[in-house]
Amino acid sequence: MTAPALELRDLSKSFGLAKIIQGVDLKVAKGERHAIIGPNGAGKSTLFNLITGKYAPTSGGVYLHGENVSGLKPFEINRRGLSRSFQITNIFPNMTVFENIRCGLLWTMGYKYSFWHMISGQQDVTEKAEEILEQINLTSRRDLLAGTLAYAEQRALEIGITIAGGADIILLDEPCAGMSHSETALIVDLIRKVTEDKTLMIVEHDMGVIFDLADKISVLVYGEIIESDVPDAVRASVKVKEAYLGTTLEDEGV
Ligand SMILES: Nc1ncnc2c1ncn2[C@@H]1O[C@H](COP(=O)(O)OP(=O)(O)OP(=O)(O)O)[C@@H](O)[C@H]1O
Repeated sequence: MTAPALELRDLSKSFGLAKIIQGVDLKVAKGERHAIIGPNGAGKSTLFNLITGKYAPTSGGVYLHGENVSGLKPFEINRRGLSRSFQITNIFPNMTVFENIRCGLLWTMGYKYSFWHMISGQQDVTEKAEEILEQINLTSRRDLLAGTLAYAEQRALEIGITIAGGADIILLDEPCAGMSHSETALIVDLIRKVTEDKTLMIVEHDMGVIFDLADKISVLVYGEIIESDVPDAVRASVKVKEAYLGTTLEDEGV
């Protein structure tokens, strides 16, 4: 049987006496789009930081394609095929849109191949960068400084940088935060397109986005997953309704 793309086994994280993540077990199959939802302070960002290696677990493990990556540094986990975006836009504002993507590509290729191979492969890098620009609908913005883009375009660029290295597991942290309805719709289409054939884990407060995009949803409350299922089952779950303290998912517009 194929190992899950991403697996968390009895994962826990404490800060001092505060147990923030408490024994999380989760399997995300290859090609699945998996969302993590939960009230503010539930531990979603902490969970992301454990998966990406920013934090070491207090106990338990993180597995990529069956390989234990717990305790590895973020760049080592990145090279094993996991890439993340951040809640706060994380681009190089004084470089052009094209250069931002190219940097994302070179970062990965520069470590995978020798320097000379990298130089001779420049044409490949340029072509790949153009392809990504097309995917994220920023071809017309190619030579603008990234810092001059509209907010939603900057978020799209960040998604481009996140996928540029060719990672097959993508983590997106609130990619639609601060966006209008129409901008959100565009970004959701974009996410769907760029994560085809990849495994996606997404944290997002916009329930419309989650229920539209996710194959499966896990609900995190006080550091524990109280439900992990397909969207319809999560929508109907009494436990989930209770966790949202009376604000049912219908109230959230789902
Ligand atoms: N480095 C840290 N040291 C101590 N406590 C922390 C640390 N990071 C997070 N916490 C605490 O862990 C809890 C969970 O925080 P986290 O940011 O993971 O929640 P979240 O679900 O992402 O919240 P939000 O939806 O508001 O972004 C909070 O009570 C927070 O104060």
